[in-house]
Amino acid sequence: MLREATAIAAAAGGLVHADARATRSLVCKDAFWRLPVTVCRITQFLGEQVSGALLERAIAVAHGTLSPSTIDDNQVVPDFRRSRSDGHFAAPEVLAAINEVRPVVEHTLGVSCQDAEFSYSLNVHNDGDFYKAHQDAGRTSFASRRLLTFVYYLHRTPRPFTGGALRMFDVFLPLHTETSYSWEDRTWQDWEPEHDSIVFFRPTAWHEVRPVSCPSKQPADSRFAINGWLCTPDSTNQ
Ligand SMILES: O=C(O)CCC(=O)C(=O)O
Ligand SMILES: [Fe+2]
Repeated sequence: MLREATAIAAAAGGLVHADARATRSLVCKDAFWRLPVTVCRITQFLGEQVSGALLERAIAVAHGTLSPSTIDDNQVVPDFRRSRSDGHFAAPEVLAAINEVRPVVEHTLGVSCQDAEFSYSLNVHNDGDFYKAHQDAGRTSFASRRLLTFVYYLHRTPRPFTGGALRMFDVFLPLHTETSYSWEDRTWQDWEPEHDSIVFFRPTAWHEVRPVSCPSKQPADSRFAINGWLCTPDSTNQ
């Protein structure tokens, strides 16, 4: 369960159940707590010239060999994630700009990334590609080192694809612990993958990439994202 969710459950649940002991709870059994997840989004992040040059580099890479994107322990699971990636793409200008805004982003999201290290790749979505709902933090030892997620978007203008929104799911919790619920009951907010914009969020947040429709199917017309994390240093390397 999400860390935020647990905290909210403790606060909300505590209130409701304390009340319920004294009198009968007035809060309906089917009441749900829905809390939008904080996303820090910056548009026109690097400016026309720098983002344009970066896009040209990304397009050149997309014309070459990219690997199928993986999940967790480097598995390719095309029903869950369909896109292609380059783990060696260098984007020092993005990292330097992120470092400039880091203090305010960390403050806004309530995380501390002192001594954290960057880990990132270039991810390319073309026609029919998607990434189903997931958290970035979690199951593998590497994923559990992630403190902050960032995604920087690039595409040609006018945008040569439709879809591909970043869908951020609200924290979603029944106020009564015994209430059952299903994934379909969740609500969300969609964020456009606008050229030269960047988003930051906590790796515990549930999110997905909506399916992309790119009629030309040309590599240059893809949805490009430089996607990565600030991670706690790997203690096994020291
Ligand atoms: O491209 C995006 O908008 C998000 C990608 C993502 O969630 C990931 O690579 O973990
Ligand atoms: Fe993700």
